[in-house]
Amino acid sequence: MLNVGVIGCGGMGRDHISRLTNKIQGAQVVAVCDVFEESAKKAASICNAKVYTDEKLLINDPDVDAVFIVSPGFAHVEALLEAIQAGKRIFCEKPLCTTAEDCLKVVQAEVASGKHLIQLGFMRRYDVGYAKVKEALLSGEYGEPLMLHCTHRNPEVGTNYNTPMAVHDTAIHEIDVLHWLVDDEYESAQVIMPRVTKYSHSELKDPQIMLLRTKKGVCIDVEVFVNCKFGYDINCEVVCEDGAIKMPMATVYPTIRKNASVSTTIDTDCFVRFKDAYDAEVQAWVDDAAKGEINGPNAWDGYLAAITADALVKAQQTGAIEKINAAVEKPDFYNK
Ligand SMILES: NC(=O)C1=CN([C@@H]2O[C@H](COP(=O)(O)OP(=O)(O)OC[C@H]3O[C@@H](n4cnc5c(N)ncnc54)[C@H](O)[C@@H]3O)[C@@H](O)[C@H]2O)C=CC1
Ligand SMILES: O=C1[C@@H](O)[C@H](O)[C@@H](O)[C@H](O)[C@H]1O
Repeated sequence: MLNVGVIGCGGMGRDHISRLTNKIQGAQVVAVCDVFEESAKKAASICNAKVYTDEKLLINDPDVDAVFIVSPGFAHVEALLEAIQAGKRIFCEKPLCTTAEDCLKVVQAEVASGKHLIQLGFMRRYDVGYAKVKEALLSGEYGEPLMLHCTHRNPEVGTNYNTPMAVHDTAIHEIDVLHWLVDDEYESAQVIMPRVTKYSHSELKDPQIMLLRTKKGVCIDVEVFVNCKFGYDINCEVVCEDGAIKMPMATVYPTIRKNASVSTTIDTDCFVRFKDAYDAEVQAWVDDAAKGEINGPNAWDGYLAAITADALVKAQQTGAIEKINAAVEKPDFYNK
């Protein structure tokens, strides 16, 4: 049994605690931590675990075999470095860190430890819809991918959500999954700012159109619209030389005809849209731990996503096409 300590007991933290407690085989939550004791106590009631308000104490608790980091992105770097030093296995929610510089520190610390410790919560790689698109691309039947048209729409976000978060909190999912899908690397990034919705505020430009070009010349557009109001709407279409592949939804809803209209359901949040993907990524992490392996998205994937995110955040300010370059070569450690 893998004894897990969870850091961060907000919406996603509680979702993962319920999953680890009620669905996942081979793991149990033995400790939870939140800077707000009340939040930690509320989460502990789901799983009957020890309560901490200091993440360092949880990480170094000898009863904790593995650390699950679900604090906000800006807080990940400290927890990651502490957990690597303690030699604990780690599942870290996206983003690895909010800057490429911090991601590199984490990569270098993991390499120096000599052990693969980190799996990153890029759960879209485990989603049935993206998997079907990848399968179609790998079949070779449709030729090479040329263009991708994607949307990442959320019904609404909190008032503390700002313009850069559209990249490192939201589009970070597309940044990871799309280059994985077409098996390519990013070369440049640009952001176009349309008219701002009346539902936004002074610190958030919403919506945004993010443009990415890969090294092989694939052009990708991602509409990020986090106050779209109508639902949680994730779409992806890959246009290839001999056909176009549109991602199916994980849940198929019926089409209803009533009162002279036709309608179908759209999910309203990621917890429903990606629930099977979250279950699959966490079960894989637990199964790999039993074999002493890490096979999911790793810290290097987190670093690659972060250099792309940094270029997009710069492009939000400059409006120019920004180059994407890694500061270091991929360490051999991540080829194993
Ligand atoms: N994969 C996915 O689709 C999703 C991933 N996430 C990720 O999960 C993480 C958490 O997101 P939410 O739960 O939505 O945020 P949240 O703000 O609801 O919760 C974060 C919690 O962490 C606590 N916290 C902050 N710093 C801490 C520290 N140093 N030690 C212990 N607790 C600390 C806060 O008090 C809060 O209770 C983020 O990295 C976010 O990007 C969130 C939603 C979906
Ligand atoms: O990761 C997530 C949130 O943190 C983020 O805020 C949302 O925009 C994403 O849709 C969701 O998947």
